[in-house]
Amino acid sequence: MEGVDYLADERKKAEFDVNEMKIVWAGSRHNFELSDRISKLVANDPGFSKEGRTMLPRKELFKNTLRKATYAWKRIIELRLSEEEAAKLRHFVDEPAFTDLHWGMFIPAIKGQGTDEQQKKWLPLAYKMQIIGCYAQTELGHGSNVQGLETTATFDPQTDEFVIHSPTLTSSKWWPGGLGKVSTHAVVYARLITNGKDYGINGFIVQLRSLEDHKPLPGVTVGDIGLKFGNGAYNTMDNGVLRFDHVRIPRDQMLMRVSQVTREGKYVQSDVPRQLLYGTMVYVRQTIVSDASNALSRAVCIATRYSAVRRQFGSQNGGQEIQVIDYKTQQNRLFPLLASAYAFRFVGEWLKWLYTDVTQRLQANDFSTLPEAHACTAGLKSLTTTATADGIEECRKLCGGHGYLCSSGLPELFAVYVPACTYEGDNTVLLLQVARFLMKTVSQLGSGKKPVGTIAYMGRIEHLMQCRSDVKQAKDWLKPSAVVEAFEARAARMSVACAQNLSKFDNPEEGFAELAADLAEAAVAHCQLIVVSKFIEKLQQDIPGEGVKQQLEVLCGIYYLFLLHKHQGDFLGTGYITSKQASLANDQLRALYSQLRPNAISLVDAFNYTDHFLDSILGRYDGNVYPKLYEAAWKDPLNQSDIADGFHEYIRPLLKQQLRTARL
Ligand SMILES: CCCCC/C=C\C/C=C\C/C=C\C/C=C\CCCC(=O)SCCNC(=O)CCNC(=O)[C@H](O)C(C)(C)COP(=O)(O)OP(=O)(O)OC[C@H]1O[C@@H](n2cnc3c(N)ncnc32)[C@H](O)[C@@H]1OP(=O)(O)O
Ligand SMILES: Cc1cc2nc3c(=O)[nH]c(=O)nc-3n(C[C@H](O)[C@H](O)[C@H](O)COP(=O)(O)OP(=O)(O)OC[C@H]3O[C@@H](n4cnc5c(N)ncnc54)[C@H](O)[C@@H]3O)c2cc1C
Repeated sequence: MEGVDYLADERKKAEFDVNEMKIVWAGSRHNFELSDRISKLVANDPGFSKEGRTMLPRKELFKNTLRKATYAWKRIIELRLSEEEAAKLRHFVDEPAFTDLHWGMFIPAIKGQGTDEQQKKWLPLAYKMQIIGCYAQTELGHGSNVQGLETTATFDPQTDEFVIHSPTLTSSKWWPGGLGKVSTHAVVYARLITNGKDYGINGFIVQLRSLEDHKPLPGVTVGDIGLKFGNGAYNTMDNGVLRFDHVRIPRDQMLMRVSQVTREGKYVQSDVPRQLLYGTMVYVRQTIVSDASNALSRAVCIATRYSAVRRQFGSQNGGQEIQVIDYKTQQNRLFPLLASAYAFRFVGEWLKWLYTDVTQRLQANDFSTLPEAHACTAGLKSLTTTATADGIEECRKLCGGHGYLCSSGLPELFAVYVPACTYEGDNTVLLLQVARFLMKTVSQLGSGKKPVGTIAYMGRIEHLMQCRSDVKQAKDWLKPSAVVEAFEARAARMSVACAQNLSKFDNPEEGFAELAADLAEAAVAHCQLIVVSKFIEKLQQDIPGEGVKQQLEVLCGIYYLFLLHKHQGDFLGTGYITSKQASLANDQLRALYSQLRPNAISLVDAFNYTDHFLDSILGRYDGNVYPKLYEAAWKDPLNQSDIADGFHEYIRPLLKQQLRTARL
């Protein structure tokens, strides 16, 4: 690190071992060493420079992304990186690209829905990138309603082929990343029709472009859908449009793990549930939850460092002004986001475990935990991406005016991140899936079926419906049992209230539609309970390192007490706490802010981000903000000359005219 460290005093205040916290954040010593090594490798390679990225026009921006993505691949081969190292390298290159969908969805779709034979044929080609694939599900007319997709795949027994066709304008595939300009192949979701009968949605591997000259194959119309939100940002991705005019593919390119079509055209359903067709979405939702803490921690790191550098008001006797991080209002906006970043980290780790467990069970034909896995991935994807997108925007505001500059890194981070609230399932639609799961669970209470896993608390419904908080003083809110019971009682009571209201409707679907807003709130309460519980469970583990566990306890307290404060209405309305107890929670929250304050900078240092990855002048490790902001301004193309292009054409005549007017 060159020069003076303007945050050195802040770093000296830390009351815990930052290096040990880095390992907790990374998940293990192995993960830490891997991330540390690969992030530095990327940061020190000029081929991955981010310089001037937000200033490039779309075509150049896109070409630059292609260069970076292929350069990354070259380095992966040269350095003989493992799959794990390669994924880290792509992460730290930090530029959305077709490779995300190739590795993140195309390959997982073939792995999850292809037969052994299909995997053997397609995966080696995909692993070597001899074919490049995307995930073509969403259409112009339907995204959320997967069963409403219109593309058809009609079996032709004469030729043993499927005919893929886009019968309407709204059936055009619309949005798939990597489709517009790069992919040679796609997993296309289409309605399977054989012997005149529609068997619903299935996946098909379809070649789109020639492997010789990259031209679209006959019957394929494909292109980019146009500029998206933000400068630079997600415009590095070629989200695409795709239409088929009776394109023929061999029968064995239907992904046949879930169901098959025989040579004679007979549809055969395996004994695996149809929902496995949605398996790639479950997988990606889980990775999105893990990724939320990356994006949020990045924004929080920038806002925290800058809040310690920035001073406003309060100078006494000519001394320095107050660091804005010392304002309680700043802490009340910033520290819960710092705590959320840690909370999402741990819930992401847990969800990864859950996903691995479900996958192993599925392989052994045990499908019993699939509904819970769907509810958890859907709900936590919704909760964490909503909080992260809102959190990044809050971090931008926490940086005042300078947060609005692209050189703060925050506008681009927000623009790249915010579609996570929509892709892989609109966040409201996903909450309603959780609500369905909750209503089903409530309706089965008393049937003898014991709720397990994240829904086990419903098994104690009688107690949870009538218990009251026994908090008497502020510090009682630090007792894990008091907190867990509060979140359980709130979630259970909100679900039961919805179920009671639903039972007043003759038609349950009508009731569900009418009560959707309440149901979504009940789902949020359930998902927040999961995050809080997993944070508390994490703290029950043995965590080495001086002061590390204590800091995590402070963060955990801030996370749940902030939620309790924000959703006070739920906790009071369901009658679990009194207004006095709510006020005690708030007192405890303020006390925790004070405990966190001296550790704030070190807690964001524990993310171990390089300046290259953060790409933010406000978030620089050394805090040397002002000279670097000043320097960066002069690099703007507008400052290449004193006289702007267009001056002579437009401004000069205007000034002349004003002179003449003034003379009149
Ligand atoms: C740059 C940052 C990257 C960060 C990420 C990092 C790494 C990620 C790696 C790779 C990703 C790369 C880049 C990421 C960028 C962009 C990728 C975006 C890709 C996409 O954007 S790709 C399209 C995704 N598009 C959707 O996301 C559509 C949402 N829409 C649906 O998902 C369904 O359409 C639904 C569920 C709304 C309704 O569906 P429906 O009408 O058919 O079902 P219904 O409600 O009737 O439910 C019938 C029974 O199925 C059960 N059920 C439903 N879903 C299930 C599931 N998944 N698993 C197990 N069970 C499931 C129910 O629980 C019920 O069960 P029961 O009968 O027991 O009640
Ligand atoms: C950047 C980006 C990348 C993407 N990448 C891919 C990709 O690679 N492959 C792919 O196939 N797709 C991709 N998508 C598409 C994405 O998955 C869909 O946009 C997403 O699933 C939402 O569907 P929709 O656009 O149809 O939204 P809609 O469902 O039309 O949502 C519009 C509004 O209606 C509401 N709504 C819809 N249904 C209900 C309901 N039942 N109850 C209550 N409210 C409802 C929603 O909450 C929302 O407010 C991508 C999208 C984006 C933005």
